[in-house]
Amino acid sequence: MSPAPLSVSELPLLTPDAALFLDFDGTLADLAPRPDAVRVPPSLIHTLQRLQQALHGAVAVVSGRPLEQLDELLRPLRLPSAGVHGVERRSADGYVQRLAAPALDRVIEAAQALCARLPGLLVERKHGAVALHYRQAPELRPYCEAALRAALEDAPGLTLLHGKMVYEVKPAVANKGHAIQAFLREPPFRGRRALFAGDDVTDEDGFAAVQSEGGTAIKVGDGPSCARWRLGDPQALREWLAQCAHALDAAPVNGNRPAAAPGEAAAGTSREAGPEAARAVRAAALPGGA
Ligand SMILES: O=P(O)(O)OC[C@H]1O[C@H](O[C@H]2O[C@H](CO)[C@@H](O)[C@H](O)[C@H]2O)[C@H](O)[C@@H](O)[C@@H]1O
Repeated sequence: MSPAPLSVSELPLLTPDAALFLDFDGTLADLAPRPDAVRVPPSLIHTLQRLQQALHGAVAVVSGRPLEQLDELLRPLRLPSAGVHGVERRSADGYVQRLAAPALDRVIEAAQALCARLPGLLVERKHGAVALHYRQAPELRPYCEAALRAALEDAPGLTLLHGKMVYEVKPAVANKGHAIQAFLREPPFRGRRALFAGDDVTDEDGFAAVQSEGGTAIKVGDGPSCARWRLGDPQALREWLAQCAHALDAAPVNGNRPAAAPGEAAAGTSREAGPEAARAVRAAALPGGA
């Protein structure tokens, strides 16, 4: 299923019992010509801080980037995060788990050799993975794919991902779905209703994981997806997150109270809380989205 994008005001708001999982590039942040050219609007940091508080810490980033890059980009925030598509994961208590890095020498050699021969490519080395970017030279895509596929012959346990203008080699066992499921087994995420927003094919495992547990998946931007909800672009997602933060701030604090059933009166909303809080309670219809 590949639904049409909703406007920001059509998407129900987060409920106080949500566990929020967010992809980074192309979802929270606009795509940029190079990985190091990405800019994070200061208002986004503020929104994420408010959401973290309102959701009792249940906000995590789930990204292909390494943890240290995410921390730098979101400074001073240091959120629970999964990096390198789940190869590394920092829980809410700060504990970091990393899968043992597989042998990537052949892959690195192949990527660097291609890069030296064909200007415009960029190799990104991470713990347990290698990315070969071709955004500056889209016509080189087939060369990137062929070189990495050849390097992956007889390399069981490694897999090739095709992301946005990038091929990435990573351990097959790591994916964003597993990372989200691991968070959901731990406090403060455990027992909450999962929502994951992402933009890329690498986010599809995460979408499937949250939807299989009755949660909500939001695809940001174009392209086929198993996510049942869609927003047009990262700006729309940032606006929606800001509206959620505002409504959750305004809603009466009542711990992890269950959301009202669809159609139920807006219990827990007050006159002071206003229509946004009422929309937050209506969001009980959101998880699963059927
Ligand atoms: O899972 P994500 O948070 O979406 O990370 C996926 C990859 O994102 C980065 O590359 C992408 O964003 C760059 C900056 O906008 C862009 O130049 C590039 O073309 C995109 O593929 C990052 O560099 C990778 O390490 C991530 O795996």
